[in-house]
Amino acid sequence: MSRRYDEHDHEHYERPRRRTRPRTKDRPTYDDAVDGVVVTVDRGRLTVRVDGRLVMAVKARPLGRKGVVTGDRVRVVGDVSGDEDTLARVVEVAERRTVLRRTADDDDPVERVIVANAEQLVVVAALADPEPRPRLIDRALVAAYDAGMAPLLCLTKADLASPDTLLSTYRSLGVPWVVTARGGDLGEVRARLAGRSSVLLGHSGVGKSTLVNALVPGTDRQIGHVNAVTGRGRHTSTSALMLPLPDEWGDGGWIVDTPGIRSFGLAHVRPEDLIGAFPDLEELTEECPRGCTHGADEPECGLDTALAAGEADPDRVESFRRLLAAREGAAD
Ligand SMILES: Nc1nc2c(ncn2[C@@H]2O[C@H](COP(=O)(O)OP(=O)(O)OP(=O)(O)O)[C@@H](O)[C@H]2O)c(=O)[nH]1
Ligand SMILES: [Zn+2]
Repeated sequence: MSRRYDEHDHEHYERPRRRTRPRTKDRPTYDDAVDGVVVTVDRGRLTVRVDGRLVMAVKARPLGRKGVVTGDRVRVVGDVSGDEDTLARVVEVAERRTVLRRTADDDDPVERVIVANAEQLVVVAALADPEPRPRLIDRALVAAYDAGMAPLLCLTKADLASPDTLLSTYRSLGVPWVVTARGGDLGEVRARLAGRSSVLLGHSGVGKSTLVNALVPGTDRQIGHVNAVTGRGRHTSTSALMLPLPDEWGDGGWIVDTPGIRSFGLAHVRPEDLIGAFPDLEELTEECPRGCTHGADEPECGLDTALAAGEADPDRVESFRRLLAAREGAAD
C-alpha cells in the first residue's frame, strides 16, 4: 500500500468526529461512515448507491492512488443525501472478492480492473445478425475463468437462428447457457441472474441493451440519470454501470453493463490461471515439465500423455487448448 500519506495526514484530512477505539495505522475509524456500492466511475467521480439513493462522491485523500471501480463495496462519509451538488467522500474500500481485468490493448493503453466483486460473467452473443464470433466468446470465457467468475452464455435473437451449432462448441467446457428472443420469456435468464452480481459483455448490436431494458424496466431513466453525470451519452466513458435487479425479483442482485468495451486484452492471463478453472485437466498436468503451458505444441505435456492413455476427453482437452490459444493475438 502507498505510504504517501502518513498518519499525520490521515488525521489532517479525515479526522473522525468521535473516536471510540484506537486507530490502527492504516485504517482510521469513521464512526459516521455508511455502506455503499460503487455503480459507476467517471474521471474520478464515483456514483455510489447508498440505501437506494445515488450519491456522488470522490475518493478521500488517505486512499491515495488506490483505484476504486464499479462494484467496489465502500464506506462513505459526508453528505450522502444524494441531493444535487452534494459530494460525499469514499474513505474505505472493502477487499475485492473477484476482479475482472483487461490488459492494455490498442483501444486502451492501461491495464485496468473493469468490475469488482461480480460473481458471473454473461457473454451475450447473437445467434445471427451479427453472426456469432466464437473467438470473442472464447476470449470472454478466458476472462471469466481467470477472474474466478462463473460464465454464462446468453444467446440472443433466437427468432433468427438455432443455437445448436454454436452450443456444440461449448458443450465439453460445460458452460451453462440460455437462449433469448426479443419479447420472449425471460424466466430462465432471470433465474440465472437473481441474487448475484453479473457482468454483461457483448459486442455491439447483439441485443444487450434490448435485454437489459427488458430485464430492468426503468433502466432508461436510470441510465439517463447517470448519463448526465458521466457523459456516457457522449461515448467518453467506458466505465461499467451497475444496475440493481428489480425489487420484485426478491433476491437482490445486480447486472453490470459494460458499454464501449469492444475488446479484451488478455495478456495478463497465465496458463496456470486458466487450467486452475479445469480441475479435472489440472490433475493430469502434475507431471508436466516446469513451465509447460499445456498447449498443443508442448512436447511432454501431461494432457497428451492422458489422451494417449485414453484417460482424458479429447473434446475437453481440445476446448481447453482452444481457450489457451485465444488468449494470444489481437482481441478482435
Ligand atoms: N430479430 C431480433 N432482433 C433483435 C433482438 N434483440 C434485439 N434486436 C435488434 O438488434 C439490434 C441491436 O440491439 P441493441 O439492443 O441495441 O444491441 P446492443 O447489443 O445493445 O448494441 P449497442 O447498442 O450497439 O451496444 C436492434 O435493431 C434491435 O432491435 C431479437 O431478439 N431478435
Ligand atoms: Zn502441460
